[in-house]
Amino acid sequence: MKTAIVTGASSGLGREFARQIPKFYRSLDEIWLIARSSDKLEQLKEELTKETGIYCRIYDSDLTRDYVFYHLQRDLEALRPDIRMLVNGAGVGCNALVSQSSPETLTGMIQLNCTALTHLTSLCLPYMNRGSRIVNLASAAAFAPQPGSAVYGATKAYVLSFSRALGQELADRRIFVTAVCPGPVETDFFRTAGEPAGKTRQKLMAQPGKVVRKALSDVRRRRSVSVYGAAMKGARTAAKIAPDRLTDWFMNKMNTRSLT
Ligand SMILES: NC(=O)C1=CN([C@@H]2O[C@H](COP(=O)(O)OP(=O)(O)OC[C@H]3O[C@@H](n4cnc5c(N)ncnc54)[C@H](OP(=O)(O)O)[C@@H]3O)[C@@H](O)[C@H]2O)C=CC1
Ligand SMILES: CC(=O)[C@H](N)C(=O)O
Repeated sequence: MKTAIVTGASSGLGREFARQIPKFYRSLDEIWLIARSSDKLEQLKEELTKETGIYCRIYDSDLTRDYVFYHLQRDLEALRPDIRMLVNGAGVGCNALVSQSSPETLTGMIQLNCTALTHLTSLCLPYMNRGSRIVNLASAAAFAPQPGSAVYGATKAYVLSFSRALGQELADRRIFVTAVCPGPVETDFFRTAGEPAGKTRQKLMAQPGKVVRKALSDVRRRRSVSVYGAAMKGARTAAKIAPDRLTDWFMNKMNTRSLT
């Protein structure tokens, strides 16, 4: 049973992946959709069933709780799917200074963006085969420290580093890993993160459909990192060559203006 698994499928980039994956894999049998909002997942299931005929299995669960992993493990053991693609799309941010954030908010971000992503990847690996893909939503925020959303930036640096290393570990099995690193994308992200995107981000804002199309094209090419747009490609290069002190100063100027 050829299967794709998508977390964060109720909204934004995750939902867009669920919509575009059937064009990438034309012979999929099932898509497993994971997020908390059951109503939005049901809507997506209806849409995908109508348009593609693919069976959608819904897990309306909080990935920061353990039970979803027991539930998934049970289904993986019982159904033994051939997981062709895992998209770790669920993630949250928090635009606030560390000193003004609660410990629960900060550790909750790590729990979802890093721990859950790692847990699900590890659970799925035994069911992945030659040619399977792992797609992890990192961010351009992974390229440099992010004063003003320090923990978010650090979680994304984790995702980028983890993805690149895992890609090397899995090369012999011909399983390919891509870290997707967009700049700002027009989704619910900024509303959930507690602050609207500022002027610079508004100017750079990309559409989720285009970001996912580019990501899937990079996945097809087995690229380890997918960066959407010239501005973010430039940002990546700049972060690699600029001295740390300059990068940190610049990121602080850009990110914390409205927070302090
Ligand atoms: N938008 C942007 O500018 C950028 C986003 N990204 C990354 O892309 C990923 C997707 O973000 P995006 O689509 O923009 O944001 P959205 O807010 O639109 O989507 C976030 C998704 O994560 C799910 N989610 C949140 N918390 C949990 C939880 N505890 N358990 C299960 N699912 C959860 C949400 O579903 P529900 O609420 O139903 O649980 C939703 O489906 C994130 O990892 C983000 O960091 C990277 C770069 C840029
Ligand atoms: C929300 C993001 O991850 C984005 N790269 C940004 O920093 O705006």
